[in-house]
Amino acid sequence: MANPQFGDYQNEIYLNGLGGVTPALPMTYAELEAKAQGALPPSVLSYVAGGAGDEFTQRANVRAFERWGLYPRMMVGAARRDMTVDLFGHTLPSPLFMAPVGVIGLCAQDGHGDLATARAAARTGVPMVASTLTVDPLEQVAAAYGDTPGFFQLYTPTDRDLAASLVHRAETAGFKGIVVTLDTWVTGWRPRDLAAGNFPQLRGHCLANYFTDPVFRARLATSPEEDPGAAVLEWVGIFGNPLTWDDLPWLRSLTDLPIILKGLCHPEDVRRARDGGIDGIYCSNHGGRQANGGLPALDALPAVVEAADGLPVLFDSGVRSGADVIKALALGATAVGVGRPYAYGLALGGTDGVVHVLRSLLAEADLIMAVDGYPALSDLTPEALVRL
Ligand SMILES: Cc1cc2nc3c(=O)[nH]c(=O)nc-3n(C[C@H](O)[C@H](O)[C@H](O)COP(=O)(O)O)c2cc1C
Ligand SMILES: O=C(O)C(=O)c1ccccc1
Repeated sequence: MANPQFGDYQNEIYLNGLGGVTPALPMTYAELEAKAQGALPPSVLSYVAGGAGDEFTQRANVRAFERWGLYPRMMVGAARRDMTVDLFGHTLPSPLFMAPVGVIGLCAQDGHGDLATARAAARTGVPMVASTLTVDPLEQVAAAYGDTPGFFQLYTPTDRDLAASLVHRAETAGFKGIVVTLDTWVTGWRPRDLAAGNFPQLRGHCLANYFTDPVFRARLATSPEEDPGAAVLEWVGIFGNPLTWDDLPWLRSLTDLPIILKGLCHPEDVRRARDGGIDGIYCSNHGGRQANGGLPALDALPAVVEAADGLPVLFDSGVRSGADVIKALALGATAVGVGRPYAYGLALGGTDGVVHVLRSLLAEADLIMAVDGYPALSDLTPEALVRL
């Protein structure tokens, strides 16, 4: 069909139903999450599903969306909707993206979930932000993106040469931007993982980008293949760099690709990033995994957008439905990310599972734009929302 709309996924599902075929994967987030609990090994599940402290912030991220309602508008001519968005010079079919999920590699049944997710990005046009912590090296992830632009998330190591090497490799592999995550130079207090005494990276998982890196390898007396334990210990020593604003000029000097700072929730931090020549702001509290501080990321979004003063603002934390995507857009996000939802889709159905989750989110968002009368993303403004 020419000019397909994301809502067409609904027709497809009902038509299949006429032929006696119902969706292989859950249609609600609650069921997706519950079924994934049965599919994932307990050690991976606790890492993915868990958060910081008693997970108040994680729940608050989700609940924050329930405090906003969208005004329905009638007779505006919403028969066709346009969800295309320009991001760092790329025209994307929708403002949805996949947030970096470090252990996504382990969520697939074949243990290569980064590649399976990259294939879902290729099939849907929904960009994937690849974590530094992948099972397969970033070059292989980038090669699976097809025509969909991909972004590389950098955990800045304390070794500056290693940071430069990772960024250089990402540029060469064809990534279109570098997302620098600022809120995870130290791991938050995570009771579920603590109870199981389990942290996947310490068991050598998802460290391929380090183990294949010439700068990292040069730091080791023996190769990671010969002595993986020593390589993991070396990783522990260099993983987290407690960056300060004084490091911003150095970060900026690493690449001409767009740099996006992830984990900004305070408007003053946004202004500093902007003044330092950063290209994009990523408002997130890491899905409530890092600090149990209470502030839902959505509640930080409006002031972040104001301080960003026209810079693109990416948002994630707590997005579970197409309605949530619409609300974050109305509060000023340029693009909206999901984390756990696609990890659960992957766990249940591989690439097809991720595609199903993304298409469902987009179909619901598109149909809300149709039913509530907001045919263009530019129609989604704070005035479209009521605080409940
Ligand atoms: C299992 C897991 C691993 C994550 N790993 C990373 C990571 O490597 N880098 C990063 O910047 N964020 C990471 N995040 C945070 C996500 O990018 C995102 O901020 C968060 O998942 C959004 O919240 P949501 O899960 O409620 O959608 C991870 C999240 C999860 C659930
Ligand atoms: O688990 C995470 O959310 C995450 O991003 C991470 C990555 C490496 C070390 C600690 C946490």
